[in-house]
Amino acid sequence: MAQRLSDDEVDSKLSGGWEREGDEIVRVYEFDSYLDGVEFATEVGEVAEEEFHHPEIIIRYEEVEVRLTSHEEGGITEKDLRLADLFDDEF
Ligand SMILES: C[C@H](O)[C@H](O)[C@H]1CNC2=NC(N)=NC(=O)C2=N1
Repeated sequence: MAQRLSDDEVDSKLSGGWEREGDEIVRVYEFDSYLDGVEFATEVGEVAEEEFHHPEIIIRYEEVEVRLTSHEEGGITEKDLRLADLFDDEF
């Protein structure tokens, strides 16, 4: 079971573009079109399902906001950081 990370641990390990907001990590990805964002959100969803660790995804015009936390651990774990990197690989 992944352990909840401290705020300092998260802040030191976060990949570029990601920020910590309380018990979540968040990144806003920007796109040239709405449908490019929709396609990316689908790819994120497929990775999440493969990893069985699911983000909150908000699709807006030309941007997609992705939020991750480990609900069971009540905060941010290595699983969230790993998924963030996997999502970045789809971008
Ligand atoms: C039972 C529990 O819902 C599952 O183990 C998974 C499903 N997807 C999940 N996704 C996220 N982000 N956090 C979880 O704790 C989580 N738990």
